[in-house]
Amino acid sequence: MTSLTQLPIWQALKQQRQTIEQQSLRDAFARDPGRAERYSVKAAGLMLDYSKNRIDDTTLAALLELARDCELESQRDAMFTGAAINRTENRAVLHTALRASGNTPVMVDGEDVMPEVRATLAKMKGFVEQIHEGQRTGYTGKAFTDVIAIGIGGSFLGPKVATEALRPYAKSLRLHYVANVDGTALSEKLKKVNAETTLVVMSSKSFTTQETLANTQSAREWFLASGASQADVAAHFVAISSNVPAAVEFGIDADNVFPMWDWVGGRYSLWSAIGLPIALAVGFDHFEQLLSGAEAMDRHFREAPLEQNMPVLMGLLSLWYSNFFDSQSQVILSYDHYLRGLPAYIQQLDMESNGKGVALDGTPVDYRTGPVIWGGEGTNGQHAYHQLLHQGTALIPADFILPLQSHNPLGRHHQMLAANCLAQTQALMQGKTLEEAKAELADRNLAPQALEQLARHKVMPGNRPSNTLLMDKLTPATLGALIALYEHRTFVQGAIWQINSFDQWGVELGKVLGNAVLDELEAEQAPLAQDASTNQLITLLRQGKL
Ligand SMILES: O=P(O)(O)OC[C@H]1O[C@H](O)[C@H](O)[C@@H](O)[C@@H]1O
Repeated sequence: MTSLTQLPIWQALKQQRQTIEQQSLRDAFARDPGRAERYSVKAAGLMLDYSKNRIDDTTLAALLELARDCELESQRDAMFTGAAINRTENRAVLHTALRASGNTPVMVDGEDVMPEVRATLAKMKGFVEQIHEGQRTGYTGKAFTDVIAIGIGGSFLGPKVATEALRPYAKSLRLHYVANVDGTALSEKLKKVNAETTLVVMSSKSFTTQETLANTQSAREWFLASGASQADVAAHFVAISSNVPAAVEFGIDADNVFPMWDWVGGRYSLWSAIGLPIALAVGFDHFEQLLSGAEAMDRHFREAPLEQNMPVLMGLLSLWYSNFFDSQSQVILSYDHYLRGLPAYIQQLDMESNGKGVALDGTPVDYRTGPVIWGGEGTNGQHAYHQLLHQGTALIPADFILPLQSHNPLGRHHQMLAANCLAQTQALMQGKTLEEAKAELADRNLAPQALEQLARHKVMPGNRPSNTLLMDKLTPATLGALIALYEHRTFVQGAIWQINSFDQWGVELGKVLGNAVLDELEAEQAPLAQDASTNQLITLLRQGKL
């Protein structure tokens, strides 16, 4: 394929940016009463209002043409049908198979993966029900009260964020997630639980991750130190891994190992057995609803025409700002306390997927790829970083996420939350002109020069784009749809940028160097072989004081 930036449509989009630059969103709304309705789409229980974006019909048509020129549709179909689109690892990318109901086979290397998917779901269901019904107990016969879920990266954030988000559906088990190798993380959780009634779920696709192995090892030592015997480990420790032999060798009972597969990427894995802690937290029925919400979004992504395809539109809009407005970051703002972890989840999903600098053929790209994703919880952020969104020099497109109904309808709280959310999108869009700022100061009796000067500080440029994503209520199904939406948005961008969104080689060097440094830190007298700065820091750590 021609380099992306050489495509005629890419050049046309550059022109388009010049045209859009001359237009204000305020005027666009004033001119066109149908804008909000025309630039809105519904799918899988979600509604996206993308009318507060710097686009017009010509821009949209051009972006969609770019998607077609980049063969987005056939790339999408290749993913769903099990082609090895993760080319650097020669793997299929089939998180969508994990939530596929129905009987359509999904073939990988000539074999239908669906029977294994269904068998694993059935095993999870049986396990979760036995725990909830007290048929499976701790080694002294007491029912489990707590779960320590150990994992990191993709084997951590998805389950943690979903468990937090689905808190209204929680059963009685208390979930405690541990990721960091910092001993404080595990120690603080262990202080809260009793070994007799604690289940440890260890999640590691590779079963080689340093942090997860160390935390599980220490959890096992704590368990044994509490008076349990080696034989009791089987009742309290389960693992999820694509490396079943390594889990067994580590000492997990073979019956307690739940499989996953190399065609599930870590950051796309909450739908697999990696989601076991979610099912333990909220029940298997709710876990199934999470899967079906995601499946509904999959169907939409696969079947809806590109012009009405929510992940496609969101992916294109995000790309529009990255590539044609030189925007370097995007913000995700959850106006729902239960969804406060979502920005971190999307950060991992998107930045590990699209933080790539070479195209599939190995040549360096000459365009911006994945933006910095960050965000937080509304309204909290309004009293902090929103200042920069409104008046800073950077263009930061924002996604506002808001359920129409609260799980906790407390007085006027939800109306206030929602009003703030809507008002932020409005303020970003319309801004405040110098004239308006001056008018506000009119009764202050300021000298003209002082008035002008102060007013300039109050001017807000406006034209700052945002999406608003609504759902009736945050349920397992809408959460599933929302996460799948962002997965596919990430896919759309990676497909257009011609990068591999499914590997993560960039994380490897740090691991290798980390092992070398660890060896030197622990070998107290050995000569140091690192660079001078690192040697100095190692020396200080060996001393343990400055
Ligand atoms: O599940 P694991 O094999 O333990 O991997 C855990 C995580 O660590 C890695 O370094 C990757 O960057 C992540 O993509 C992965 O999810």
